[in-house]
Amino acid sequence: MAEGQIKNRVCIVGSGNWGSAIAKIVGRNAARLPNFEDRVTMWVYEEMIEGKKLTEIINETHENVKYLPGHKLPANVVAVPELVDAAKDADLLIFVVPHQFVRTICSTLLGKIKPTAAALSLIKGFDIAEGGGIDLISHIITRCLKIPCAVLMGANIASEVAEEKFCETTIGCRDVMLAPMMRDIIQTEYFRVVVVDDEDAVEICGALKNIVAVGAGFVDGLGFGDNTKAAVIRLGLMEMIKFVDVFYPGSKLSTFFESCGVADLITTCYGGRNRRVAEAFVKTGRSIKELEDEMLNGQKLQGPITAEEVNHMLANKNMENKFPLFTAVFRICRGELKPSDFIDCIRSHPEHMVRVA
Ligand SMILES: NC(=O)C1=CN([C@@H]2O[C@H](COP(=O)(O)OP(=O)(O)OC[C@H]3O[C@@H](n4cnc5c(N)ncnc54)[C@H](O)[C@@H]3O)[C@@H](O)[C@H]2O)C=CC1
Ligand SMILES: O=C(CO)COP(=O)(O)O
Repeated sequence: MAEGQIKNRVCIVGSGNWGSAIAKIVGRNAARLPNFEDRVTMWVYEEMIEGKKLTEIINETHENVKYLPGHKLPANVVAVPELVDAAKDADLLIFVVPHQFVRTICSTLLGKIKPTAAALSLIKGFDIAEGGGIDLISHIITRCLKIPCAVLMGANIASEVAEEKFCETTIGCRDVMLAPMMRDIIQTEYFRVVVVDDEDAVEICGALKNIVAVGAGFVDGLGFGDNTKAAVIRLGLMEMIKFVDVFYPGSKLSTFFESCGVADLITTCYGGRNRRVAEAFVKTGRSIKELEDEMLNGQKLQGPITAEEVNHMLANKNMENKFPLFTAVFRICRGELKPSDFIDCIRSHPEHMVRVA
């Protein structure tokens, strides 16, 4: 990061629904804070909208008409179609793309960014690692680009954040020098930040809650009520805690009570895209991919692929039966189980036990 009087330059890598909502906040904060350069670059995966480039539309109208229509971005946020042009001078790279695109983006940026840069990942998801495991997205960024990467996860449905409705978020950042700068570029009156040092658990919460949200959509589609959904949320939370306990020992239980944990589970299981598409999947019997394309106008679902990534690891370690909810979501998305089997899964969940000594 730039030190002393030098102003930090920020690049937002991504411009989808959440990328655009966070650009509104980051743009305003960069313009107001003395230690940041006003101009914020935003990498836009170029596409044509009614015969015109999306980058040109954003730079002329200051609105991402496809992914966040109806909200003005600050004029100091500049849309850039070339990834390397957008990122090469940045001191802070804010990664906010659907997680399936991260590896390609990192290989494009390899050797083309400032070696002193730092990253903040807002990406919820995992990737498949060699040897049958999974990789955290922040670890991929750090390994590939050789820069530190903090994470931001929370109960943050993008449209509500863009409307400036109050919410909280969690930054996981172990580096005490970087933490205040990460908080300052993100925090506003309506978007309150808590920074914790439990980086991995924060990120894992953000990824796993999308699997639980798919399960919440299944029970909505099956016509069950709020009590059933609360059971899905609770059992999902227990599997999330167990997952961190088993695969990332040393993480803190308190992290699950931050915005990235219980709060994000609740908001996503009621208001998120994963829930909505999973409900339609049950009601229509059509494929998730078809519904994603039809219902989300280019936005991308993270839950079904995250369920696949997690299952890849669980199956390899012969641990599918220890995480029955995650496993059932994966199998239902693949058509190996019926949506109604999800109820049997939660009915016979191993959490239902006698707890008295
Ligand atoms: N939307 C939301 O409410 C929230 C999303 N997130 C997370 O933020 C991350 C990004 O999500 P969104 O900004 O909502 O994205 P999105 O779901 O709106 O995805 C669309 C974006 O992907 C881009 N894209 C399409 N094909 C591409 C390709 N081949 N290579 C690179 N980019 C491509 C599109 O240009 C567009 O910018 C995800 O991990 C998501 O889970 C986190 C909190 C809230
Ligand atoms: O992560 C989110 C809210 O915090 C958004 O969830 P969806 O991707 O399900 O909309």
